[in-house]
Amino acid sequence: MSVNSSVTVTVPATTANLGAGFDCIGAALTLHNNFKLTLVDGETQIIVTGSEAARVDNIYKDNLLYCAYVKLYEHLGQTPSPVKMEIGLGVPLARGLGSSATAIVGGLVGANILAGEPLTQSQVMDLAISMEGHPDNVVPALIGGCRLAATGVNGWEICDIPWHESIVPVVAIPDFELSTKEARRVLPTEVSRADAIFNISHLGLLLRGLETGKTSWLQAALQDKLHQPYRKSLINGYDAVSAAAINAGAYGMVISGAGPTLLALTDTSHSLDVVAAMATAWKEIGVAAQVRALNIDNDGARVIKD
Ligand SMILES: Nc1ncnc2c1ncn2[C@@H]1O[C@H](COP(=O)(O)OP(=O)(O)O)[C@@H](O)[C@H]1O
Ligand SMILES: N[C@@H](CCOP(=O)(O)O)C(=O)O
Repeated sequence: MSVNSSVTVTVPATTANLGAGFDCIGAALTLHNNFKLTLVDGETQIIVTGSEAARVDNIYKDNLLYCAYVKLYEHLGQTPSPVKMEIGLGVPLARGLGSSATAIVGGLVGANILAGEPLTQSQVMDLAISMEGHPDNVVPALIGGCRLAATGVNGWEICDIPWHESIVPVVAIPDFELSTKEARRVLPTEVSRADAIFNISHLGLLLRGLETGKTSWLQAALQDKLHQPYRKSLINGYDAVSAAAINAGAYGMVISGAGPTLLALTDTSHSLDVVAAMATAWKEIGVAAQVRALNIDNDGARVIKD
């Protein structure tokens, strides 16, 4: 495409793991980043807007959106053109809501469109998974909904996980950051057979709980032994916020992605109480947090017409 060609892609935040589904399940949420890519004649430049704009790399070679843009052209064996990248931030950074996945997916999808759509969505997905290193954020960010990813016979198998309409995801986003890299460093490299069995059974329960909305299944399902026991000490107030959410009527609470955002699942009749209780619990120990009831984004990354 020629100079001045442009594309705007909006990409949803994601909540990965959902407790027992470490590194394999995630859901897209109604919170978005917008990325406008315009081919230019001169220098590549990055312009970021939004309340956390100062925290995004504006040296373009370090910026994840630009790295994803370059990755797609390298995959095609082509040299990327200089590009103006305008980033409108709606997803808080390094909070466990998949901000890095939005940049990877935004850069790949935008570049694929500017290159004339040589890659299928499934090829873009493979590139995104290889850049992120795990599939649970980039897959729902790209195609929307709640998705489980597993290695198949020929590449990834992606499974859509039905999400009962009565289940509301509530995210409590604290004002401190936790990088995914740091939160992965605290995890053990080996786990016991008992912990593996615990997670297999609870993930099964979670999938059926999400599909049916059955209270007792969801209450039991939101437990995990593979990552949360090691990460909760990195999140000041984890136990207090969890107790408050459950007392207010949530089925349970988990760490969103690698944290520090905490995710409660509740039903429509309790969602306002759960939002208020999680906000109060964090406030009482001096942590400022934004708490919001969201919906599942079923569309994933999409191109916005100018
Ligand atoms: N919109 C964006 N544009 C460019 N880079 C981004 C953007 N959002 C996030 N990133 C990069 O991803 C990092 C956060 O990634 P990570 O630690 O995995 O947390 P998260 O849970 O938000 O994905 C940021 O520090 C930044 O380097
Ligand atoms: N499965 C990953 C998910 C990381 O999600 P993020 O939103 O924190 O980047 C993990 O738990 O490490």
